[in-house]
Amino acid sequence: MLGAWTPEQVRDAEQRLFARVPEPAVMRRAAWGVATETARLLRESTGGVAGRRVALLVGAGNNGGDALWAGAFLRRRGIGVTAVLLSPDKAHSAGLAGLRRAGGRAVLADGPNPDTSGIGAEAADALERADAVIDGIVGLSARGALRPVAAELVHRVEAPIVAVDLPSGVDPVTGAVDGPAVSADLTVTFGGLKPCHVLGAGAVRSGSVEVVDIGLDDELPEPELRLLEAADVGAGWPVPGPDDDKYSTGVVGVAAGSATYPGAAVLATGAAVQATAGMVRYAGPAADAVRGRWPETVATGSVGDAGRVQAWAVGPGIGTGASGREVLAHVLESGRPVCADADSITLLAADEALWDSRDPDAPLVLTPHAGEFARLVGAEPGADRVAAAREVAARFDVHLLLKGNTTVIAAPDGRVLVNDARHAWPATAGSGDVLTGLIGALLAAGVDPLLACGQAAHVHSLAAEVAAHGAKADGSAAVSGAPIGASALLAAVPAAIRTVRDSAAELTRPGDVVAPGR
Ligand SMILES: NC(=O)C1=CN([C@@H]2O[C@H](COP(=O)(O)OP(=O)(O)OC[C@H]3O[C@@H](n4cnc5c(N)ncnc54)[C@H](OP(=O)(O)O)[C@@H]3O)[C@@H](O)[C@H]2O)[C@@H](O)CC1
Ligand SMILES: Nc1ncnc2c1ncn2[C@@H]1O[C@H](COP(=O)(O)OP(=O)(O)O)[C@@H](O)[C@H]1O
Ligand SMILES: [K+]
Repeated sequence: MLGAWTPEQVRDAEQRLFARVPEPAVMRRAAWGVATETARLLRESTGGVAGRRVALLVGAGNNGGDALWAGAFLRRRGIGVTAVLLSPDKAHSAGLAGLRRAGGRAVLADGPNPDTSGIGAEAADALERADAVIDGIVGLSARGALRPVAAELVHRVEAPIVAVDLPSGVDPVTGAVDGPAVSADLTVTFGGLKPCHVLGAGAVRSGSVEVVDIGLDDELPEPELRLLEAADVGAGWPVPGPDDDKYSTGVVGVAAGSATYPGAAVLATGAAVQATAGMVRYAGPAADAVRGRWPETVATGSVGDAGRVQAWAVGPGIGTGASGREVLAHVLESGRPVCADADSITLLAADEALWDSRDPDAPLVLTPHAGEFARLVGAEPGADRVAAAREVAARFDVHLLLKGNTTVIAAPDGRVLVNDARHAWPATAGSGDVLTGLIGALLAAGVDPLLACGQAAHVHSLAAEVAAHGAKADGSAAVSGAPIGASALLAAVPAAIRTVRDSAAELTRPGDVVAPGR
């Protein structure tokens, strides 16, 4: 499991670290990491290191200091280094002296012979000739988008960009971008991930992220956010063991679909069938359609006739009228863990009395997209999606899974898991129904609700990726994806589960297969 720490947590940890290791030594360690990664990128993109040119974009603080020291180290490897100073009066003095001692040069962003945009000729030339650019404009102290001169410089860059700590212009805490910002090919960060590396636009703008060890590990507290890696998801995925039967691995009830929307029932039920080994009971007006597509399902016309289940997945396509309300109330009263999606959320938003049906001891997972979230609480999640999800999870005592390119999952006790898809293939109608079925099945198998949501979100986005990439017409592996529908996503769920279980197996013993029941 990976963690991500807020700037505040990192600063506090740094202060503790500085009691043991002098600050300049820590900075040089960070800068060494930036230089090493930049040299690697140069070798990959140009075939060599010595004789190449690197431009540094240097802002007013320690982020610029890191860039300047990285420039000094690169200079010693025979690279031509020019620092473009945005705030010459505030540029990190030791870093600047270090760069100059190493034979690097510094020019002003708005120096002599400016062009019509106010950029000095030397700065413009340095950017034009650079084989790579290091972004040291701003780091943990960033507020808002890039300012105009910085934005103009970044706009001109054509070479690959290495961001120091985080891409400048991105909000470090929320990952939001509200104006010009750097889009990095590579981000080199220190001690641990920051929220902006895994949330929304920030995750996209970070490119690939390398974490450099600067000795901070022992000083960091519990992370603000956690991310499940493939191996975590695979290790926790329920599979049957020798003593299991169809009941012991969990029976999930699916209350979804209607005469108008039978597809929602087929998709949610199919996801449940493929997620775990136990039994799936379907209850609702689309029983014939469900039986036709998933004959292993035990299907009935109403939740009252469904029989015993260990968890419910409810909502997609049930409608927001009286019958949908009745279904939801029945499920909430059952005392079983519930994953409530789609129309369930609309019903809960409109009718306070429905909450009274809920058994307070049974976990309730809500899986809104931004629109359903707004229906529930009266406002869209806004830029700080983590804070929004956390607040609502605590307020309603639910596990809240906020959908989107980055999925944010908040437990009522404040823990947050993030799933950063790094692609958008699941953005297709009906894919949410698949997610509901996956979560319901994991809840029925007894998986902790926060983990169930995290595991389901991971497998869901991986399945979409597997389906989108498929194979080319000649059968060879495809690098580019093609749009998919939710049925294709659903069909790829077993492949995604196998993939994450293999990741777990590789960690336990190379070449081994994770044994059933573990
Ligand atoms: N402590 C350490 O030893 C270590 C720290 N480390 C490094 O230090 C970095 C944090 O450094 P930091 O705190 O000095 O501030 P930093 O992020 O460089 O910002 C500087 C100034 O920029 C300005 N500014 C704000 N927003 C802006 C915007 N949108 N566009 C343009 N400018 C903007 C604002 O100044 P203003 O102009 O508003 O006065 C702000 O004060 C951290 O990310 C890591 O790289 C590593 O070396 C590990 C060891
Ligand atoms: N741009 C995107 N990138 C990645 N995943 C996305 C994106 N948009 C939506 N998703 C995911 O696709 C699913 C869509 O669910 P939902 O909005 O309920 O759709 P539907 O109701 O049509 O099934 C969610 O799991 C969501 O996180
Ligand atoms: K930066």
